[in-house]
Amino acid sequence: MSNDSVLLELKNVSQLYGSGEKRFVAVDKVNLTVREGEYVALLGPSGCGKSTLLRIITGLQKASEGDVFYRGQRLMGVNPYASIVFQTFALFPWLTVQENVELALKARGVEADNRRRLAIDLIDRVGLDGFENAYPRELSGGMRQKVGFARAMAVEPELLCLDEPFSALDVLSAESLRGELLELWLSGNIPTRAILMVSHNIEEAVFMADRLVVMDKNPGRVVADFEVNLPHPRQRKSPEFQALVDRTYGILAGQTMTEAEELGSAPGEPGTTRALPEISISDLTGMLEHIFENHKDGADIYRLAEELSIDSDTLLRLTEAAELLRFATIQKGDITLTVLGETFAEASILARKEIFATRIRRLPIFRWIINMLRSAENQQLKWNVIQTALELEFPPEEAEKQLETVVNWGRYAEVLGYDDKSETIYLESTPVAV
Ligand SMILES: Nc1ncnc2c1ncn2[C@@H]1O[C@H](COP(=O)(O)OP(=O)(O)OP(=O)(O)O)[C@@H](O)[C@H]1O
Repeated sequence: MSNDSVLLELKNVSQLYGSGEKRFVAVDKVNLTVREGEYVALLGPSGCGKSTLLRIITGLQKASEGDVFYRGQRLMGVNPYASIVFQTFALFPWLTVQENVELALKARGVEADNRRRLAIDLIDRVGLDGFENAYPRELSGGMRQKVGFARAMAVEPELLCLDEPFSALDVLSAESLRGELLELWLSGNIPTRAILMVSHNIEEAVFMADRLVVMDKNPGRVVADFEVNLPHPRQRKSPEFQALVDRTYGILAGQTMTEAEELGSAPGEPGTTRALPEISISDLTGMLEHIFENHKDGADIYRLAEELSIDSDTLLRLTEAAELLRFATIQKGDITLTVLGETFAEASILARKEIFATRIRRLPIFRWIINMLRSAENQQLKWNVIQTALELEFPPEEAEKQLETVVNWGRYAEVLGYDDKSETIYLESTPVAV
């Protein structure tokens, strides 16, 4: 393909947040090219920097490092060729559907008569004919998101950026809107030359996109970039479709790493501290029991999402936790329980807590917190003291979430305790001094 068809090019784009010791790399040297005619889906776990990249591409944010080119020109400020549809509809409630769409045209300096004509045409094209004078509150979520699409398309963007546009909708509305967007895109009746869609949903990405770019986090980086060579309309149940979904799950869930890599280092020590996946222990035990009872020889991870009725993001966090605790191994999109995992799945509640306690004591972040508490007076510390210490390793919001996860896991295993009133974390077996 010639270079003429390149619309967007990111070269070594990095984003750092915070400052001083709290500085952290959210996006690390990302290279990405989007060409005319491509529908690219950007997938990855929460916090890998997908939204950050979209903001950089649309020019709402300047990258800390690296270059962004659009049609060969370095991007300065807002990207006039791109527009974005957000997860939540972001419509002005006091304006009608038509006025909401016209506003985007007004911002581009289109004069009133033309504005009206173009807005009516766009509203018609997204299937909202007859709702021009309705207010957002009178519309369903799916219809509101259609207005979001009409508004984004009003500026005739060459590059349409979608930030999880279907994830706030109910299942049926999401499915019908996906179909409508695909129809618009494939018909070539819109001036959009390329679509870049952030998604959490692997099936959705394989259903819609021509190319999948998979990211990982800590730091956010691209780990896979491959084409979806399936003709439209795609059949979700076809073996080719499922094989691609499976492969993508395999990449996102990663492969079991060596134990040292897997566990990372303790906060404050050289190396990366591995963030614990945010999961609920009952979801984890539920998944382990399900695999134990139904998939002795290993389970296809993508099938588990369906069987357990959970979304892929939650499932990937659960498989990550199972792997981190050595309850399971993951390979090529399959998860298999280890002997320890099987023992855990079969054990009584008390025995489970003991197994869990032995496992978490091996995790550097627990070793660190236990050592800190041991050397503290009365073996207890205020929540915010520990959080501040964790902020040396994680950004503040993340540090708080990590500490919540550590305390949840620690309480389940009866290794840690938390006193709500005094906001104190303590080593279990040591009652809080009053
Ligand atoms: N303005 C900011 N200041 C500090 N940290 C930020 C800021 N914006 C994002 N981050 C952090 O940067 C990392 C990447 O965030 P981003 O929202 O881009 O990820 P994401 O992949 O879109 O996540 P999600 O799927 O949960 O929306 C996260 O750790 C987040 O906490």
